[in-house]
Amino acid sequence: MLGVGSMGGAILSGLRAPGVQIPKPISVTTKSARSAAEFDGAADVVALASETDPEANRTAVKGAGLVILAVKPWMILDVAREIADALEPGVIVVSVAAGVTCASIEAALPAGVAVVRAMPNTPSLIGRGVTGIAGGSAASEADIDTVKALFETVGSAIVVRESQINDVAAVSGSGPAYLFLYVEEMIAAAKRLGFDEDQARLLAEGTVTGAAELLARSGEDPAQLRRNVTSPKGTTEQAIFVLQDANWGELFDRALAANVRRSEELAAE
Ligand SMILES: NC(=O)C1=CN([C@@H]2O[C@H](COP(=O)(O)OP(=O)(O)OC[C@H]3O[C@@H](n4cnc5c(N)ncnc54)[C@H](OP(=O)(O)O)[C@@H]3O)[C@@H](O)[C@H]2O)C=CC1
Ligand SMILES: O=C(O)[C@@H]1CCC=N1
Repeated sequence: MLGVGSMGGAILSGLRAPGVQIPKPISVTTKSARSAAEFDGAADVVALASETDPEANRTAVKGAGLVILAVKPWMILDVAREIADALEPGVIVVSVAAGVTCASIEAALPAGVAVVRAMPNTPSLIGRGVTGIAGGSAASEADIDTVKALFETVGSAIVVRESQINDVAAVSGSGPAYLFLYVEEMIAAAKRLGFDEDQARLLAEGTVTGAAELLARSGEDPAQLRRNVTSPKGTTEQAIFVLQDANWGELFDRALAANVRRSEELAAE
């Protein structure tokens, strides 16, 4: 895996979990020696830093049947060009970068290399990721199945058309940030009601994690779970009226559209 920051690191942690069957050690690269040093002493990871070892990325892909590119979108093509002639025959190159298309990655690699885009999210860290997967022109069904199976080791995965990957990014790739923002705002509002920081965090975080777990475990429709809390003529109903007044549907449409627009800009940068 080339790049093990927030996203690559989350995937890597999921892949290192006990019981996950993939070939070890996993070769990873970072930019800085400091980031690579975080893996010092790990038996299942070999980490190289590109700033101290200019061959790091090329060394990491030697012998690899699958390479995950998890650097920032604006670096993906440079890294792809850098590793192009060090890739093994039959390798699958997976990019998790927002925006950057399979076609542009294919153009940076030798002809015929299978490129697959994956749009994961950070709960992959705890085996609860959600990933959308789309193959490029040289990726076979078997290649896509291989990538899907890999991401299923760290959560759930669906195969989509590449034209839908930016939408996946807008919904689930970035989705954890929307929920964390909600928790931040709920904590701030609880503090304005007079709770101290610890109390506000316990109330807001406990509610969100408990409600998320209830949603996951009950298998109930979220609207039904909401109705279960919302007694007719009760207190929740009053808060829901205020929230619905803010037109969340339109707000989400605008937020997701802005997200997709940024993916399209990244593709062009
Ligand atoms: N964060 C998220 O929730 C999601 C991110 N993505 C995508 O994942 C990709 C990575 O994003 P994110 O993890 O947030 O970014 P980070 O900045 O957290 O991580 C980037 C990683 O790339 C490393 N790096 C930088 N330059 C090089 C290089 N030349 N060679 C090898 N490694 C290098 C960095 O090393 P160092 O630590 O030394 O700087 C770091 O490990 C992006 O393309 C993004 O679009 C997709 C879905 C969700
Ligand atoms: O913010 C970003 O660009 C990345 C892509 C999806 C989530 N994080």
